[in-house]
Amino acid sequence: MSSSSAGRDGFARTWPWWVLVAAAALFPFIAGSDYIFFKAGMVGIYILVAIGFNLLYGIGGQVSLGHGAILGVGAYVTGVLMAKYAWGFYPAGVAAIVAGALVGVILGLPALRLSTWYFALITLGFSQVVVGLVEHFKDLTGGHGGLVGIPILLMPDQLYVIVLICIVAGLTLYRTITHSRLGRGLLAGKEAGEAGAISGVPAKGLKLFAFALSGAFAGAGGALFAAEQQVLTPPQFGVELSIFFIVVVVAGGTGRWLGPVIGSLAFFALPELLTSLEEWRVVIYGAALLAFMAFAPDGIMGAGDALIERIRRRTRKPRVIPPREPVDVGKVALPGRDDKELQGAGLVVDGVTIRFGGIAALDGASLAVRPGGIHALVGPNGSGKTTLLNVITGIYVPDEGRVTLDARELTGNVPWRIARMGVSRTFQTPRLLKELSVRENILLGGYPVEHASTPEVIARLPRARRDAKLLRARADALLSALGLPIDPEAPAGELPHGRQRLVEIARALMAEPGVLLLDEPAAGLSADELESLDHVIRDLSAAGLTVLLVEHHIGWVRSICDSATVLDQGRVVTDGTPEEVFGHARVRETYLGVMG
Ligand SMILES: Nc1ncnc2c1ncn2[C@@H]1O[C@H](COP(=O)(O)OP(=O)(O)OP(=O)(O)O)[C@@H](O)[C@H]1O
Repeated sequence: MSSSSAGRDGFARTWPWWVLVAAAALFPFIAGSDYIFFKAGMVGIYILVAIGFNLLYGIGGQVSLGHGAILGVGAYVTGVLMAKYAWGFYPAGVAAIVAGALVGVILGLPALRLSTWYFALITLGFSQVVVGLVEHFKDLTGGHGGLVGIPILLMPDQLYVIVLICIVAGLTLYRTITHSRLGRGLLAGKEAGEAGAISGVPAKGLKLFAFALSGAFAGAGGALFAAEQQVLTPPQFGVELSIFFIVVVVAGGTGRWLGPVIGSLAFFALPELLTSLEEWRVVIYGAALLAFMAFAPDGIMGAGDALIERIRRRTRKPRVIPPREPVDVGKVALPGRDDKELQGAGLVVDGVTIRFGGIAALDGASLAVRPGGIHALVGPNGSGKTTLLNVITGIYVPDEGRVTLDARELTGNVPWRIARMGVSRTFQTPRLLKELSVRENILLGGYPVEHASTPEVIARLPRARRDAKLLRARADALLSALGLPIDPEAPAGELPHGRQRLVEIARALMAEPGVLLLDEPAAGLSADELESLDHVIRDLSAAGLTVLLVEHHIGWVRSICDSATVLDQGRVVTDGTPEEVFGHARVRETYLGVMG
């Protein structure tokens, strides 16, 4: 969703595109001929499938070369049911949608294990399999000769209206998803490395959901295709069609709400206008794909929006956000916490060893952080500090040793489960979804505490809307509590580095964690940002949050921590109170000069 943030995709900014799309949608009614309705219906069907594909590719980052084949599955399911079993169009359409979703999930299973491009190859193979199956079961499908006898139940203008309704429903669904935890979670998996997992996002389940949904879109497109064409042959659903969906999504603007509509209109209009180019279609697609990826990665909409933005910037005054009075962040972040919870066992790392290629990055490392304590983890570069955070959060599985939080074993769980067990963290380099707004980035951290189920979110039922409202208020309150002038609507990537760090902390606090792991939070902060950070950590600790702090800024960390551990080459050199640790002869001699 390079830009599905409310700001960029909102009506206020995209209205010129909507005018264009509305004019295109109305054109067949003005022209009034069956031929135009038929052609426009076909464009609409491709738009519908491309909207689903945009969800999978633009938001989820999955490259599928099998969507043309899923459309084929939907078309054949509808065609066979109508021609051979005398089903009506609507029940056959529902069957096609279900079949598309199922095939989508089956197609998606290898994506859970394979890298993007290996997976793309598998989907290519899938296209061939579908064609092979259609030819094999020729009694049912008509094989190479084609499936005929699909009854004409709807006239081109009626079908066109149905297609338009489906597109509006598809765009609404796309919008709902991208502005919910589902869209944020999908995008995090695509763009922010482990940030989604450590925010409690179950990436695999979400990927399958995206495959199912985009498969359902393709199935629906297939049903409409069968009703429009009435004759189905395998070559209609070859790889060329799948490539078409990639091209139109990239050309329109990957991850943009209207991207597939604009891209499909452009690519359908072009060969229609220049009929002599018809046989060059594949070449045109390939060249266009390369050209867009190289020179206009945000597609036609991205280029148009950039132009509009340049004009706007000349006239617009920047939004000024006044600095806020800092408030007690602990009260905002952990409103329900009381002293009883401070009686837990805190965070315990016990004898953790992990080797990479035979070299131990951690060698029997242990530490304990009391509940509500601020513990510093220091040591020279490469001593294993970040590796230890990765072990605690489940990104790495240790060869030996275990980690517990309040006596509950964390080791052996996957990162998103560990996040849900109360572990939150930030990264050495902030991992934010740069084109999403600051608010949406913070909301990502609220993923585990939303109560509404996926169907409730999709249907925007009251519980989902209530959740969204509460979390939005919490995100704004957390941002405000940081005391810095940060605009919640601003794209996170436009913030200075130091502020991105604080936004990441706000994200980490959304789910009311039990322990917060901070990886070099003071690096690159200005004096006022460091002051904010200092007050944030002290407030959180006072409210009962356990904090583990990896830091090179020894002067500051010494003043804020109440216990510390020094690591060197994966081993603990010493631990204890700050006075003991930073007064330790070896630490003073060997490290303070380096680190201080
Ligand atoms: N995935 C990995 N594969 C191979 N080696 C790794 C991996 N992760 C960490 N290491 C190695 O483990 C050692 C410890 O690295 P780590 O990043 O934990 O150090 P650090 O103390 O956090 O350093 P810095 O202060 O520079 O961030 C390094 O030698 C690093 O190269």
